[in-house]
Amino acid sequence: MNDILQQLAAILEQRKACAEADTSYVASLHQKGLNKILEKVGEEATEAIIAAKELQAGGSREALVGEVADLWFHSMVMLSHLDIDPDEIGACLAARFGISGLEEKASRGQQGKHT
Ligand SMILES: N=c1c2ncn([C@@H]3O[C@H](COP(=O)(O)OP(=O)(O)OP(=O)(O)O)[C@@H](O)[C@H]3O)c2ncn1[C@@H]1O[C@H](COP(=O)(O)O)[C@@H](O)[C@H]1O
Repeated sequence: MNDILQQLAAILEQRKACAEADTSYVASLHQKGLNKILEKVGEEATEAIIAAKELQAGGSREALVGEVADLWFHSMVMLSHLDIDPDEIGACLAARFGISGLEEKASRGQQGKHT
């Protein structure tokens, strides 16, 4: 999976320098700007939530997989637009790996008590 994400990230970077909004969806998003990209991220997040609820009620797995792919894709366009390498997200997740979310949250509470 990493491989396809890396390949996609490279294409998204190329599209930033490409003026052909008529032939490239990604170039058109970069040209429309951050607000349009954020609108798409929000729209796709909502669609993924709806598809998840529908799957639980007997709907389609494929629909949810497709909506999450749309969400990841538009999130990657957002990162690219803001010059954030997806490897930074990978490094952030790697740094968290193995640290229980519950422990991490409790340690935040402890830090709060000292300040
Ligand atoms: N992975 C994707 C990808 N996933 C989804 N989409 C597009 O995301 C768009 C948004 O989906 P919607 O259902 O919201 O479409 P819509 O209602 O027409 O969108 P709006 O009018 O609301 O903007 C659709 O046009 C999809 O085709 C993608 N478009 C491109 N890619 C990748 O990006 C590469 C570069 O794409 P281009 O820049 O278009 O060449 C492609 O080779 C692909 O690898």
